[in-house]
Amino acid sequence: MSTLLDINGVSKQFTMGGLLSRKVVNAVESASFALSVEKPEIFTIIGESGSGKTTLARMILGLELPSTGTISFRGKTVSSRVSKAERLDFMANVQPVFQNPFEAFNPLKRIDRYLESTARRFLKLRDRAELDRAMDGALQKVGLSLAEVKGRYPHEMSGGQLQRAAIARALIPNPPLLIADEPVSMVDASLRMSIVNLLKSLRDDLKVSVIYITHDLATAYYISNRIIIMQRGRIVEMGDARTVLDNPEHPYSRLLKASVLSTEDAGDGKLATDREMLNRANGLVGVAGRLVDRPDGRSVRVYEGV
Ligand SMILES: Nc1ncnc2c1ncn2[C@@H]1O[C@H](COP(=O)(O)OP(=O)(O)OP(=O)(O)O)[C@@H](O)[C@H]1O
Repeated sequence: MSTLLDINGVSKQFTMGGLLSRKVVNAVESASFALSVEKPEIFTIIGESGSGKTTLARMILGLELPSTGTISFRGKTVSSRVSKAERLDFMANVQPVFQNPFEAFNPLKRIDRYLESTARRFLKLRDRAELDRAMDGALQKVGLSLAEVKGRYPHEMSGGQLQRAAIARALIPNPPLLIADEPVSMVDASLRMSIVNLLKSLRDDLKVSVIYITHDLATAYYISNRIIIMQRGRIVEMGDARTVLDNPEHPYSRLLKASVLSTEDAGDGKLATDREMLNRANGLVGVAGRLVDRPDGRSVRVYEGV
């Protein structure tokens, strides 16, 4: 099997404040996992607000560099020391889908103009008919068409349609990997499942892998092949999504599941549940522990003497 994406011991620290009030935040601590070329999957990163999901996503997209560790895509390390052409090639292969489609598009720019500039940039197309074909092809993959979108501004579309258009834009260079950071949280509840199902069909029909970042356990359970659960920058549990979510082992994973089940809406990404569970999970934050492999294929962070 060949490796599409390899995350190897990746950490990211942010330093804030001045000399006298310096504070170091360990946004991501020693994360490791890999995605294969042959087996497209939905790989979910889940955790509450501040657990480091977005920082990890930004490092995979090359928007932040790791403080330590390496990220490689098809065997090439993602770093700042690459040529413009290599950078463009990487960007074509690893495309982002952001949380808020209304922010992803400039309100004063027609949607087809966005799609067109992506086709010009990554596919180097210039011919009008070829550009239209590339845009229509990508839009058809998400259940839209160029005829529906042409000439329209972002405010003339629903949030769900606009998120589809954003996904179409990401698909124009035919990337093998999408990084979708909370792609459904700003979309109307009634339309969320259609976007989630779209991600599923991208994997199944187009063989695109998706790193799906969320704090919504229900959609994560529904579409993920594998999952990692992050707590304050650390992976605390990782493995087959059903294995982990049916029977979570780490106290934080249990808390996550219990808290989602106890509230109607996973909504704001904050956990509120049983005090004892909360204390148990939070009590582990200051302890590094180590990830150990279990016979069922998952890895769980364990703590000696706690
Ligand atoms: N540029 C930055 N400078 C300083 N600290 C940062 C920066 N980016 C993130 N952090 C900190 O790193 C930690 C992880 O943040 P991150 O945004 O990755 O979490 P998250 O799980 O994506 O949260 P959310 O669901 O709210 O987006 C937080 O403590 C955050 O305050």
